[in-house]
Amino acid sequence: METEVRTPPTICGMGHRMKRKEDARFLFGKGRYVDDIKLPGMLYMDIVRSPFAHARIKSINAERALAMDGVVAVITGKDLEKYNLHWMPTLMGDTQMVLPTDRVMYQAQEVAAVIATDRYIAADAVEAIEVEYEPLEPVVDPFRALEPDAPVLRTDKGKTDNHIWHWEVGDREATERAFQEADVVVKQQIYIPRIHVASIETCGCIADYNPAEGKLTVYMTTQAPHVVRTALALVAGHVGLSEEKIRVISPDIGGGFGGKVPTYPGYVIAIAASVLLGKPVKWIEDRSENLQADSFARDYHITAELAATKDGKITALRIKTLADHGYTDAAANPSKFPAGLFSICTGSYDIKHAFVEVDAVYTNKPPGGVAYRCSFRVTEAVHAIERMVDVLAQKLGMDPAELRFRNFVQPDQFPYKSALGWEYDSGNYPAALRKAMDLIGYEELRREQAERRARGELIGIGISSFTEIVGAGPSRHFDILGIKMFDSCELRIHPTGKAIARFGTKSQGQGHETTYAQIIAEELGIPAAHVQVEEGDTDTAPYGLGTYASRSTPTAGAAAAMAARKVREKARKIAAYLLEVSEEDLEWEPGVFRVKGAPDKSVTIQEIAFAAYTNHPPGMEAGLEAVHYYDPPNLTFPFGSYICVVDIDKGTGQVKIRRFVAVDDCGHVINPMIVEGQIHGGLTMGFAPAMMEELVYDEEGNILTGSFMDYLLPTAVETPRWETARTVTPSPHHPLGAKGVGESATVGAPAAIVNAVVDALSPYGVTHIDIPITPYKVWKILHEKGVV
Ligand code: PCD
Ligand SMILES: [Cu+]
Repeated sequence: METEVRTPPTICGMGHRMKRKEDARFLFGKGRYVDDIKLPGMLYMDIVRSPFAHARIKSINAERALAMDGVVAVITGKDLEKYNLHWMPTLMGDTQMVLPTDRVMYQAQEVAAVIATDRYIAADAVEAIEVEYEPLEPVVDPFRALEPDAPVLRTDKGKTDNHIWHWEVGDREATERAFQEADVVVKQQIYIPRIHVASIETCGCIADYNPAEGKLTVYMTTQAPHVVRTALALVAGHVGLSEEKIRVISPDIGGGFGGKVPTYPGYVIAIAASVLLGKPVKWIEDRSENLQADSFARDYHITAELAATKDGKITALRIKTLADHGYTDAAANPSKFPAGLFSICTGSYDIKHAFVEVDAVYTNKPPGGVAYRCSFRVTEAVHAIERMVDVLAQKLGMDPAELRFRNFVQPDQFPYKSALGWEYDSGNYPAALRKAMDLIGYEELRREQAERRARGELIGIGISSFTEIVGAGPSRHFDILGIKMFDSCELRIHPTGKAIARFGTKSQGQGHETTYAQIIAEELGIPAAHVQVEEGDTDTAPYGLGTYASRSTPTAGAAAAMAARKVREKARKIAAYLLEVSEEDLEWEPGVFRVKGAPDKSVTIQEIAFAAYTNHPPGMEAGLEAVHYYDPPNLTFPFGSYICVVDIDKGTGQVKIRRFVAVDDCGHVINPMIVEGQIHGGLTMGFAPAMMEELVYDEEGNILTGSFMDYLLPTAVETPRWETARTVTPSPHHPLGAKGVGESATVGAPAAIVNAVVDALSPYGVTHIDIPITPYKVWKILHEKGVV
């Protein structure tokens, strides 16, 4: 099944490969990012950061800095303390320092801020500030953090240990029993390392407080502008910042990937500085600050077990995880889900019994737990289950594809209720895997592998058949700081039949200006080229929760369709009036109402729009517009099957990805070209942590990968050529049958790569390798296992 294309290219509704409207601006260098904005009298901020992972601050001496020409102010925790702004709440109900008054908790933590007339002066003044520290014993290893004699980090909260929370889901006893009765049990430790999103644009803001109006405008790199406005009003209401006086503008954003969901201390300091000084203050992170201090992702230490019958029917899953959260729980999750949606870990398989528990601990590392292209711990879940299925296949001596087919949730089981409580909306897992196998020539590859193995060559084939869970709400389960997770569209049709649509989401490169216009074109027949899309200004956009967790299509995209349908209903009334027939006598085709049986009697949507302002039916309100707040009845569950083929160089341990086939299913597709782009980008962001990315700390808590010299990112040179394909299984509850897709590939790819590498090395007794799979790691294994 393919997405049906119902509109001609002149209208460009769903299914058209429309070029992105926003790209003209980007390609001409006319994008408007926060750092492009310069306001009159603007001051610049730079930040003093801690060299220690754990230390007491004995003194801060800013005298030399303050004496420098152009330095306007130095702000410390003690200054903020006067206004009770030295701490701020995190999304998970923990507390985070804006600036410390007493102790620093990780290397590169903010210690003080300089405000100056020039960015360079600010940087020089940072060097001139003398901070005296008394180093304290750091807690770096999360397992060490739980030992009884480990230093307690959050004494400020009255804590007596470093344990943050315990979370569990599933039936512990039934799972236990299934394990006791199992023919086969496999167990594996899996570490999913700390990584960082590394968007092209770092974080930053301009805080512009206007003392005359008492109004604060913040230009900010945020994925969720409305939430920031409300949160600011809640934490700074006591200093006069009430919500109608706050305007958050998220201009063009150079990549978000989850890293621009949290509120970083730098934003709050810049806002405080602007309010205190009555001038605009700009703060833009540099690359090292972004890498060293911004929210991390992953860092899950997983112990996973599968129970199965000897013919390969999986009967139970058990997972125990230790989550390293850094010094505060600043994860970006919906409030009720401390471990995000990790409980999607039964994956694409019909597993009757499952039990999962996660414990979170404090360490002397930066906080975070953001959803690096993953809707809240789904990558961790997928990696665990997709690795475990291969571990089991290896133990049973069974082909991993065969084992998957035997355990897939079957197409007729949807809506499928998982053992851990989710209701999967739709899926056809066997079809996606079969398609991927056909595309790559699976059976032939296995034959080739056997021959080459006989010659001692290392070739591996890895599969990942993942299920994603994206599109939060529904609001009965999902909220952020108590704000329900719906999303919105406000649609206004102008007299000449053109439109403006505003949304509560915020594109960071995804192409919303194009795809939302296509949705409205699909529903109203107004050409997508005539629909202007706006997001990211809280003074004009309807309230929404923002863009992350691949939620824009499932929520705001649905809202666009619903708002357009409301407009169409009013348009129908106007059409009936204009054609002097009753509404029931009208037929709709995109852009035109026709009289049934008299097809030459018709009015176009443009004529109707004009009439709405010039000749509307007596008794009807003028105008043609609608607002819709869409609260999805369920999440959407996109899925896919990826197959990766690798060749390993025995001499160097270098893994070469020979082929990678990705079959994705996100239901109906709005713009196939954008979806392909999303998959290509997503695969590359799955390849990156699988092969290169990792934030590494030494035992003192010093970051060893604090620059791109050590924190490796793939360039076009290392990135394999992706082969993509699609199946289409519509979501039954989404008005367009669409599911989110932005994160699928990042979630699904790493396991396919690791499974391929392990497959290549399995004849030598290798059952698992933790990511990133560096040449050195492989080289060491080759030597340890006596392969070379
Ligand atoms: N079916 C379908 C689906 C979808 N689509 C398309 O595609 C895109 C995407 O979507 P989605 O899935 O809904 O999502 P969104 O919400 O919009 O977005 C978000 C995502 O997105 C992705 N992608 C991207 N891209 C770019 N360029 N940039 C960026 O930044 C980014 N990021 C990433 C991430 S990470 Mo998170 O935040 O971690 O949570 S989440 C995420 C858009 O445009 C849309 O419209 C279509 O067409 N169809
Ligand atoms: Cu950032």
